[in-house]
Amino acid sequence: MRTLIRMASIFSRIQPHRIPQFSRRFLNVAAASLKDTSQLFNQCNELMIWLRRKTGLEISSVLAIGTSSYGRSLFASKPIEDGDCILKIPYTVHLTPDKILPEVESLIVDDVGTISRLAVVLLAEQKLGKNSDWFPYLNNLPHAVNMHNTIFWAPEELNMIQQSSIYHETVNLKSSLAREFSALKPVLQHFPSIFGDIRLDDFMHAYTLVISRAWGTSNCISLVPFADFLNHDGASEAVLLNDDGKEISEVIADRNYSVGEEVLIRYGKFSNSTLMLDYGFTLPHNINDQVQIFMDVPLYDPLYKMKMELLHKHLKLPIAEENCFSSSGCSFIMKEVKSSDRKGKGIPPALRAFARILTVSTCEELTSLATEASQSDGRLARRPLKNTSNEIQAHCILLSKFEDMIKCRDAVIKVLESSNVPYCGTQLSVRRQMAIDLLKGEIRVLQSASSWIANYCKRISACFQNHSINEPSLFS
Ligand SMILES: C[S@@+](CC[C@H](N)C(=O)[O-])C[C@H]1O[C@@H](n2cnc3c(N)ncnc32)[C@H](O)[C@@H]1O
Repeated sequence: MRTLIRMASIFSRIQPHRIPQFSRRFLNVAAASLKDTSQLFNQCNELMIWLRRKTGLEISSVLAIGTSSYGRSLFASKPIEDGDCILKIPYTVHLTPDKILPEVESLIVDDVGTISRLAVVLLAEQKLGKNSDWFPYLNNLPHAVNMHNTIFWAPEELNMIQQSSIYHETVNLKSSLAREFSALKPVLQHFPSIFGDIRLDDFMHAYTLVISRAWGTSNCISLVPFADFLNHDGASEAVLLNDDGKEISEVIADRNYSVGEEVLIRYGKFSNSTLMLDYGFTLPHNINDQVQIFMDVPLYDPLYKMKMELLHKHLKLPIAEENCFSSSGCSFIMKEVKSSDRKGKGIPPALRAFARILTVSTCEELTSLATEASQSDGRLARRPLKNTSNEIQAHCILLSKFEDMIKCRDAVIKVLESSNVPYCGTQLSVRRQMAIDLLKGEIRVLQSASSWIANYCKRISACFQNHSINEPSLFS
């Protein structure tokens, strides 16, 4: 049986769409110098010979390695048709955390995660250089200077994304990697002949190679040589599949490709912030974009204590909504709202509930909402407030919050777009464009939610004026 396996990050299917300008990503050897070109050709050739020797199979008869603006890439070397199996990689060439040497493994503490364990395997193989059995593969992996994951961004580069939750996620990831490295360092130092002198930077590079190119199932993670030269198209239907019976990973084409065209698959339904953090790139118009909204009850609210207690007890934020409640407030993940969606899908119901609680001004109202919650499914303020002007006011709080967030992001984009950054393609210009893509995506999500809320307020106030406030279909 075939199972879908996903890139190490989070996980996901959407309508196929063809990316225009694919000529930009056609096999691009002309742009590289002759020396680079022949070096690349030799490295790729060695990799293909190595794969054939190690597996005894032809991995793919229709794909060739080349480069595009996305780095190493796979291109159609023969015409491919929708439904063709384009590559088959046996499990025997997967690089997995269980390849860690037993003497090293026995010293690693339990709370070091699988990504870091696979990074340790990578570090040991890298130290072996040409003596590593994986050298032809390792030799093709990108250097840290060519990677743009936000953990590599300098503080002034990170300032470009300070508005977004990814800023804190980056800071948190950096500190958790520093912690994992301090737990690992004594172990690595115990085996100088295996690891040499590994520094935090080396570990961060190895970790990033794993997170940006390993595939994971619920209990395993693996680097899949050759397949990991496939770049990402968020709208592709092609994904990596595992056939546990035959012990191979394979990819089935989701459309026709002509010779020379770059073949893309989908890593997952990832927002730009996930792509930046884990993969080091963004998509200019990412249909999976999202924005984090932070809400709190103001300390001067006379009902602060009661509201916080009720929110803690009743808000019941489902894990799937990726919301989180802390002592100071609550954050919500919001996605783009389709203009045709009458229910405002994309705006978390718990966020609207939070805004309703903010507008309540008496203990009696709060108690009545708590009673209503406990008599239904236990969730607080999920239905529109009976008092229409309070319901409108609750949504105006959200509107003004979204407008502020849009303004702040707009201002940063203006500065970024007007600043002089030397040469397109430099590290700074790539990262600046990533920051712009991220902020524009967040603005798109915020604008979609704002127009839905403005429309909702119009509908309920028109309905109120017509004295038909209890019309159930008006409320989502
Ligand atoms: C699994 S690897 C794919 C092979 C990679 N291009 C290489 O040079 O080895 C994932 C990396 O490829 C690049 N990448 C993949 N899809 C991309 C896209 N749509 N736009 C820009 N970069 C992309 C990013 O650097 C990402 O971290």
